[in-house]
Amino acid sequence: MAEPLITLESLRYEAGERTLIHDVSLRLDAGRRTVVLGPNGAGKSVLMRLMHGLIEPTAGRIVWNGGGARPPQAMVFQRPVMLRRSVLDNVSYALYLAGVPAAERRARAEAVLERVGLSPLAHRPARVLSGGEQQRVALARAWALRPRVLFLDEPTASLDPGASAEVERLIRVIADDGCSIVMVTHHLGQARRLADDIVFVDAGRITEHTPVADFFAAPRSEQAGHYLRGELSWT
Ligand SMILES: Nc1ncnc2c1ncn2[C@@H]1O[C@H](COP(=O)(O)OP(=O)(O)OP(=O)(O)O)[C@@H](O)[C@H]1O
Repeated sequence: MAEPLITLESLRYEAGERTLIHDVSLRLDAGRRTVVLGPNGAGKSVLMRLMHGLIEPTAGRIVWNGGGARPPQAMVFQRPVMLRRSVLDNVSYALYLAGVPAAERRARAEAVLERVGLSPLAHRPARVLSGGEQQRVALARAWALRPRVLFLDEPTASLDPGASAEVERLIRVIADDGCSIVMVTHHLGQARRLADDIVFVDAGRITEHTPVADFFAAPRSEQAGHYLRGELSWT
């Protein structure tokens, strides 16, 4: 039996006069890689920020693990924010913020950089790295927190194909370590390669939640069909 990771119950989010998320219900199971697709402005980022707890829903609720505590989690954005410090210090600082004792931080930061192949860059200033390298540092920094779920908001949107492939490889390593993944992307090839399930968002509503092969063979919702055919759903 699949274990529930997160359950959204009639989740609504309003900003001023606008309802950005309309009473959305969804259950994601633990250990899955879920890719969130949908047109620009559909509400994908808002949905991710609600799930990660960065913003509070106007109505409805989020249930973790079928009714337990919010598990350790992290989020990585399109453009990583690097501190003006070395790569190693960037990771160590995240551990400091997470309350990891000083004696453990360095070894844990070094170990995670080793696992993602970034040890040679450990003492370089993070801000001078390429965009792709910085994104890998951002993923390592998130993974160092030992999250049970990692939220990724268009993590390869500003990267070239080679750097994107590296980031995808890393996401797979993190997922294989037992971390659930929830990722927004506009790259359909990437969605096909990485996802177990697709959640499709349109105009603040989830129109379907479908296993990846079924989604690409024949999406269930009209909106997703339009999107896959490259039509704009709002024209
Ligand atoms: N705090 C806010 N206040 C008002 N409107 C907001 C706020 N945050 C987002 N929006 C609006 O909500 C809608 C959904 O935004 P969101 O960033 O979630 O879209 P998205 O699906 O991630 O789009 P994209 O693919 O372009 O990144 C947009 O119209 C956006 O302008």
